[in-house]
Amino acid sequence: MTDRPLIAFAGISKTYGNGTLALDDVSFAIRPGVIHAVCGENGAGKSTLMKILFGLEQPSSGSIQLDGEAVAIASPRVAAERGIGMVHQHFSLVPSLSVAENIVLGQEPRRGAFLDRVAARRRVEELSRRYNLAVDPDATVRTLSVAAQQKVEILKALSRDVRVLILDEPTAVLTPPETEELFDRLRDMRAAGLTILFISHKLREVRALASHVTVLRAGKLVGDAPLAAIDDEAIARLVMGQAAGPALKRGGRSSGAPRVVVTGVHLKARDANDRVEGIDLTVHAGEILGVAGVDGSGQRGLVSLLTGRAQPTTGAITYEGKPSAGLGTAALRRLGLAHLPADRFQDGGSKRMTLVENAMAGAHRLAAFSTGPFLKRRAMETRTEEMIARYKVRCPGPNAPLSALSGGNAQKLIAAREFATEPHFMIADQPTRGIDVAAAAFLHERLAELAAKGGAVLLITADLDELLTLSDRIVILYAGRIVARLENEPGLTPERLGPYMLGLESAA
Ligand SMILES: Nc1ncnc2c1ncn2[C@@H]1O[C@H](COP(=O)(O)OP(=O)(O)OP(=O)(O)O)[C@@H](O)[C@H]1O
Repeated sequence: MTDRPLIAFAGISKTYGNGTLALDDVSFAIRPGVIHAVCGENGAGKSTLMKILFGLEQPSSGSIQLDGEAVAIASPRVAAERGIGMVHQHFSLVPSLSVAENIVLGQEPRRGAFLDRVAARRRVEELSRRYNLAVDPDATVRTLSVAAQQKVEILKALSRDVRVLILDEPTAVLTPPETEELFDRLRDMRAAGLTILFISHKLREVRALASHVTVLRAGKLVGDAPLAAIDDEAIARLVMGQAAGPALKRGGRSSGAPRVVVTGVHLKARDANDRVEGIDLTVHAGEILGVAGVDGSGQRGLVSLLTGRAQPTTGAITYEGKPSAGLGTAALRRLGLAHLPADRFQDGGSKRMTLVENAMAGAHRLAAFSTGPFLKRRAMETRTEEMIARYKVRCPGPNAPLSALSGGNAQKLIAAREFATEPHFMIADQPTRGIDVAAAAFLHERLAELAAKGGAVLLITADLDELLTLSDRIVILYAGRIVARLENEPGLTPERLGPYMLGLESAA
């Protein structure tokens, strides 16, 4: 390891077109051959900084040096030429194409006018071997699990001879064993000489993987230290600007009448990962029922059924005794359903619409916000401003488009909207994925509060700490079936859930 930095950010500031100051005079260095973590709350400026390094955004002032030389990274193409690759939070793969096609897209080996499939496949196999990332080059991306799709994204980035790999919250979509595997691969890459920039909210992961951490808060650099020289509490204080609140007490609520009853439900989905192969479950008033499982074990199908986006092939669902057959999402919402979707941009809100429009979607028919055909615009704005303040949504204002918010802040706004409906039944699907520690704790409190007030909560999460913190009871899905039903007793650990999640044991 040399002391000369590979990358040096010098006085980087970024003001977006709408006036948001996302980065304010940020300077720090990254040494070659290390895993360097960048931490910070939602909206701290992490993604903006990485986009600047990858040529997706231009700094308003300041410069970047690579190997001691100032470089203008005008586009991702320039970044690629300089050996910088990025794995995005939201994947950029084409679902209908094969793994090999996706990886060579844009740099296809050609034979005459055609893609040279043999060469493409060989290239993928060679990369998979070199980095120990096993994928089937001929599989269609649509059929792959999220973890496998991420491998494809990583291989795609690596296929461009990178020296620096940027990973923006790579573990948000992974289960614990998948995270461990990813970490092993990243360690291999570092050992092979790659420099890795790792954005994460999870201090445990930063500690396990990185050797250096940089902390941003509200666009400013507030910490930059080797991990050996700083403890977790100090990092948490830098991230939040204060100490963390008290932890939630787990479970222990007493539940009431059945709110949602799922009986013998099957769903024949096109994607095998979404299939539901016979599920019985009941969510009672006043309880949080946790659903665990490796991604692609039927969770998406179950959520589609419960939210009225799909109808069961066989079996039935009732909401407070009423059969849901034939009812769509809007009708179920009128019965008291709320939904925190895993993909907040696709299912939760519309990126182009303003925060007011997103926050009021579905509520604009309520009397308080309409007088005859006219919407009380001011009342809706005020209501949205209250949500923004209560949920600490970092944004330019209620009339900004949702697209101007960082991922975590968009999720907070959608959550504010869903809790505001005072639901009888809440489906919380990966509710804190990509959300910082303080906001996650806040949403956990809201979910616990909803249950304490008699709401029925179904919590679907890949985060086992979250599952064990919040749930009263837990069911584990594997291949579209429930393979275990457990009380969340104090002795229950993530290790005990693992064998069920992997389909090695069954206790249902
Ligand atoms: N395209 C954009 N236009 C206007 N403002 C933006 C844009 N992208 C981001 N911002 C704003 O810049 C600030 C920094 O956002 P950024 O996405 O860099 O944060 P982050 O630290 O990556 O957050 P998260 O952890 O939630 O992803 C936020 O206040 C955000 O609302």
